Amino acid sequence: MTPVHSTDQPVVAVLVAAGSGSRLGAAVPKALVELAGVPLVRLSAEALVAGGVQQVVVTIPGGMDAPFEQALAGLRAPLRIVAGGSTRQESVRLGLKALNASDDAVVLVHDAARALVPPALVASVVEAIADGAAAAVPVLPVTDSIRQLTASGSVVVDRSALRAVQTPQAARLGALRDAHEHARVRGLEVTDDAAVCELVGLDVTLVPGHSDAMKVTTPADLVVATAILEERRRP
Ligand SMILES: Nc1ccn([C@@H]2O[C@H](COP(=O)(O)OP(=O)(O)OP(=O)(O)O)[C@@H](O)[C@H]2O)c(=O)n1
Ligand SMILES: C[C@](O)(CO)[C@H](O)COP(=O)(O)O
Repeated sequence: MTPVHSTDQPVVAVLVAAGSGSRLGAAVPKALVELAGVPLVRLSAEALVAGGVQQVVVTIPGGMDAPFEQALAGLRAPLRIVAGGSTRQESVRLGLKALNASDDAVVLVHDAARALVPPALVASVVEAIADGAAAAVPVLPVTDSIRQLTASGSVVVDRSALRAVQTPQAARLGALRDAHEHARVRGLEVTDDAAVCELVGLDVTLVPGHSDAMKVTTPADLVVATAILEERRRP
C-alpha cells in the first residue's frame, strides 16, 4: 500500500505497548488483546506504516518478547522490540533511545491502545511537523458537560475551550529525546508527549483528531472498537 502522505523527512515511530491494561482486565497484556482476531499492537503498527512511518520501535512488557514478535511478524517496515518502563513516559523515553535515525527525523509516539487510528491521521501529524510545527497532536472537542472540583464543591467549565488529546503525537527526534531527558533528570511526570515538549518550551500545534483513534481502556471500549473494525471490513 502506498503511504497516504509524501515528505522528504525520514519518519519513524515509537509504539508504546508496555502497559498491562489493568482497567481492561484481560488475561494478557492489553496490546495483545485481539479485535476481530488481530492483536491491538498489530493493528496500530499497520496503521502507522500505512500512514508513512518507515521504522517502528515497540515497547513491550518485560519477558513478553515471543508473543509480541509473533503478533508483529512480517510488518512491512523495519521493527525493533524493546522492554518498556514502569510508566508510559518512561516507555517512550526508552523507545526513543532505541530508534536508529537522525535528529531531524520526524518521530511519532503512538499508543498501541489506539489501534484503529486512521492512516490519514498519522499522515496529518507528520505533515504538521514537515510544515514547521515543533510538536503536533490530534485533538477532539469534548462532548460531555464538564465540572471542576473545588474546595467547596464544583463549578461548571466552558467545554468549548477544551480538547481531548489523542495519539500519534509528533516532533523532531532530537528535540523529543532532549525533552524526555529533561523531564527524567528533573523528575517531572506528565501524561503525554506534548506536555513533555512544553516542559522545554516547544510550541504544540493541534490537528483535528478522529473518533476511530479512541483509546481502548475498558471492556466497553473493546466492544465499540470491534464494531468499528467490523464496519470497516464490511464489503
Ligand atoms: N508502563 C507503560 C504504561 C503504558 N504504556 C502504553 O501506553 C499506552 C497508553 O496507556 P493505557 O492505555 O493507559 O494502558 P495501560 O497503562 O496498560 O492501562 P491501565 O492504566 O488500565 O493499566 C498503551 O498503549 C500502553 O501499552 C507503556 O508502554 N508503558
Ligand atoms: C497519551 C494519551 O493517550 C493522550 O490522551 C494519554 O495521556 C494516555 O494516558 P494514560 O494515563 O496512559 O491512559
